[in-house]
Amino acid sequence: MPCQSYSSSSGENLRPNIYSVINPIEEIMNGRILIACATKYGSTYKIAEFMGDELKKTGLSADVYAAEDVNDVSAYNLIVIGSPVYAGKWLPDATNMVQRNLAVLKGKRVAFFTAGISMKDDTPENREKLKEASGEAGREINPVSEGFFAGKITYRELSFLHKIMIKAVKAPEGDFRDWKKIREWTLSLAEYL
Ligand SMILES: Cc1cc2nc3c(=O)[nH]c(=O)nc-3n(C[C@H](O)[C@H](O)[C@H](O)COP(=O)(O)O)c2cc1C
Repeated sequence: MPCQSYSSSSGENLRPNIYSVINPIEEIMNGRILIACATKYGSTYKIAEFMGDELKKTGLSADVYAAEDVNDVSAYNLIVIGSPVYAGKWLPDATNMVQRNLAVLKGKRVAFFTAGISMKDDTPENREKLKEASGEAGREINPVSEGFFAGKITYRELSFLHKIMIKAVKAPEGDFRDWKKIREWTLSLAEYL
């Protein structure tokens, strides 16, 4: 977990200054947001980083971590968990993060987001399929909000096996991430703080 320290450029410790007093008050008033994200090729993690930046622009406190590194969510008021979908399922890094933190997550507000190439066509059917992708995690948590976003596929980046799988289902190549849609959903999360 990140730790803010207050020291001068010369390295000496400073007494708590006005920033160190205001910052915790802001966090209590605004709430702290954690974005925990799984990824295989990085495109969903980029979505998580974008969300963190957008929230910070509005003055909120947002930390972005790889889902596999998240072991303690107790300090956060809202936890956003994201994963791309692979063969209809969230990545294990995301579902394992939920299981590992389940007891605490159940007492928190939690939002999910899922990225998949199928969301290139934003239809109720495609949303429903991605909604199923979180599996047991989704059934255990009952998220306050769920975002479904189109993802990105670059054939030359894929592993040999993934290339075969993707070509077999004729999935389109390209970057279909819709940053406007992602921003809108991200900013809507403020109402859950
Ligand atoms: C092997 C493989 C299987 C995939 N399966 C699905 C799927 O079932 N549904 C879907 O909508 N997208 C699927 N995708 C697309 C990914 O979800 C999409 O490319 C995502 O943006 C990848 O995220 P990442 O870069 O964070 O790993 C699949 C991609 C690969 C390579």
